[in-house]
Order: sequence, then C-alpha cells, then structure tokens
Amino acid sequence: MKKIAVITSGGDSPGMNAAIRAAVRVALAQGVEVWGIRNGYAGMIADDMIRLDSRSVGDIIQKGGTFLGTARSEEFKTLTGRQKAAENLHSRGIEGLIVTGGDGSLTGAKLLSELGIKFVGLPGTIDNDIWGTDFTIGFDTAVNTALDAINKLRDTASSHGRVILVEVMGRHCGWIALTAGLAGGAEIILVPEEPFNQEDISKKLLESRAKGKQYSIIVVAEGAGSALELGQYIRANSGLETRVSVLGHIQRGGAPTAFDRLLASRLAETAVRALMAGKTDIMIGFRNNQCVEVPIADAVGKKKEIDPELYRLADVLSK
Ligand SMILES: Nc1ncnc2c1ncn2[C@@H]1O[C@H](COP(=O)(O)OP(=O)(O)O)[C@@H](O)[C@H]1O
Ligand SMILES: O=P(O)(O)OC[C@H]1O[C@](O)(COP(=O)(O)O)[C@@H](O)[C@@H]1O
Ligand SMILES: [Mg+2]
Repeated sequence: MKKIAVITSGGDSPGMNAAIRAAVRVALAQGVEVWGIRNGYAGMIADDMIRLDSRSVGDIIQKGGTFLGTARSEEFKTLTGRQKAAENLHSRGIEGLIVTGGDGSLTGAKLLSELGIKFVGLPGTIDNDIWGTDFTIGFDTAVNTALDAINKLRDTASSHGRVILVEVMGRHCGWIALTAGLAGGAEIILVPEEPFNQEDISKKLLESRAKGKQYSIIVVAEGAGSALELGQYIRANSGLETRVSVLGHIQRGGAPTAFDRLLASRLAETAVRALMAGKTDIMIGFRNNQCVEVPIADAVGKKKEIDPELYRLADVLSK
C-alpha cells in the first residue's frame, strides 16, 4: 500500500488530533503517502482532501477537536453517496483509510469497504460506547471536564445546602455519568441503562437529609431523562431547593488528557501497521493495557454495557 488517507467523522472528541498526528507520522516513516480528508464523509464525497506531511500535523497533539474537521453526512448513508466517495478515493489512488469516529462512522466505513476501500477504525467518541475497547478516545477528557464541573458545583451546593443536578452527555449510555459521578462522589447517578422513578429520587433525598446530609449532587446522563424536569419535580415534591446545570458541549472540547493522547497515539500506530499488513474491516481497541484487533462487525454490532460493579460501588459509597 503506497497511499492512504485519514479521516475523522461523527461527533468530535479530544484526542482525535493526537490520533491523526500519530497515524500520519507512522505512515510517513514507512514511506507511505498520506492524505487528510476534510469534514468527515461529507468531505470524502466532495473530494475535499489535503496532502499531509510531518509538519502539517505539528502543534496539534495538545488541541481538542479535529483539525481536519468532522461532520455528520446523510448522503453517505446512501449507496450513491458512498459510490461517489469511493470513486474519489480510487481516482486519487488511495487504497486504505484510517477512520476515527463513533459507532456510526465505523458502520459507514464497513459499508465503504464493500466498494473496495480497505480500512482500520479507531474508536473516537466521548461516550465510551463502543464494544471491544475498554476506553474510547476522548472519554477520559470528557470525564475530567465533567468532574471539574462537579467539584465546583459541590462547593456552592454545600454553601447553600442545595440539591444540584448536573446533566452530562451520553445520548444512549451512562459511561460519562457513572465515571464522573463516582469520581465526584455524587449521591445519585442516573443512567439510561437503569430507568428511575422521580418519586423514589425525591424520597431518597429526604431520607439522606434525615440522616444528616446537608446537600446533594445528582449526576444525570442526558439519555436518562431531563435534569431540568427532575429538578422541578424534586423542588415541588420535597421542598428541597434545587439548581440544575447542563454541561453540554463543553464536554466535547478542551486539551486532551495525557491518557487520551497516549491512547490515541498507541491505537493509531497499531492501526497503520495493521493496514500496511493488508488488514481491513477491523477496529483497534484497548483492552487490559494492550492494543487489540476487533472485528468491525463486533465493534459496531455488539452493545457495550456499563460496568455494573462501578454502579454498585457508586451506590455503596454514596450512603
Ligand atoms: N448506517 C450507516 N450507513 C452509512 N453511513 C453511516 C451509517 N451510520 C452513520 N454513518 C455515517 O457516519 C456519520 C457519523 O455517524 P454518527 O452516528 O452521527 O456519529 P458517530 O460516528 O460519532 O457515532 C454519519 O453522519 C454518516 O455519514
Ligand atoms: O454533535 P451533536 O449533534 O450535538 O451530538 C451530541 C451527541 O454527541 C455525543 O457528544 C457523542 O456521540 P457520538 O460520538 O456518537 O457522535 C453524545 O454524547 C451527544 O448526545
Ligand atoms: Mg455515535
């Protein structure tokens, strides 16, 4: 393989730049020409690509976001869109791809490979919801951002004796809520995987007040329900004073943590080596401190559950 391209797609995540940098430099070291596709699959369809050399990926390891840009492309979900994209790659002589993105982007890559483009995927999403890897690129940074917010909210919650609800990202999964909530000492953590009842939450808060707790922190994953609505319910039904903070996209940005930079660099190196060895339709995951090859059908087809042990521990420690 003499020419490859790198692409970031779907929701951005801190560490994507570190992944691009590592992929480019490992490929260049092997004498391979590298192209960068701008704005995800939309750019692939529009033939928006730039040649990357070692200097072009300098000064990005410390930056959140992705300097190539990313997008969600409806056109790529159609066969015609993917055919246009594949044709653009073929006409440039690009034989392989390193794709960093979430479950949607990796599903897209799998379909593209049916049109003769080899690819190796990297799990890039703050949600940590991809099967076959203990961590996704960007998750650790997002958790630390949420944790920083929880620490600050705890200060003011304790001063006023309030219940503060913090809504964190996680459309379909509770990894960020569970991890940041556990690390932040939250009293209650609500995740989409464990349905809850507003009345139970309200009662639980009153019980903990009766046992001497002066204030409470509740972490709510966005997919579990609206923190705003729950806050209103608690205020109306318990008489406790509530405030709600929705963290939103602040969790998607910022300088990646050391963990995310190392994860991205290690996964990207392994991905390029695998692509060079002729492999395709795999994702490189990180399990037990090792980079591992995961069949793409498993990565996008199996559901990664939240760790019930962490959920149990959070509950024990909140008493
Ligand atoms: N089933 C699919 N078939 C083809 N392309 C897809 C599919 N799902 C997602 N994609 C492509 O990947 C892009 C990113 O997917 P999305 O689910 O939005 O984000 P993420 O990759 O972060 O999960 C989509 O906008 C689309 O272009
Ligand atoms: O970029 P958008 O459209 O605002 O999407 C927000 C969603 O993206 C995420 O931040 C990350 O999801 P993906 O990485 O799968 O795109 C979710 O936690 C959140 O619900
Ligand atoms: Mg996704």
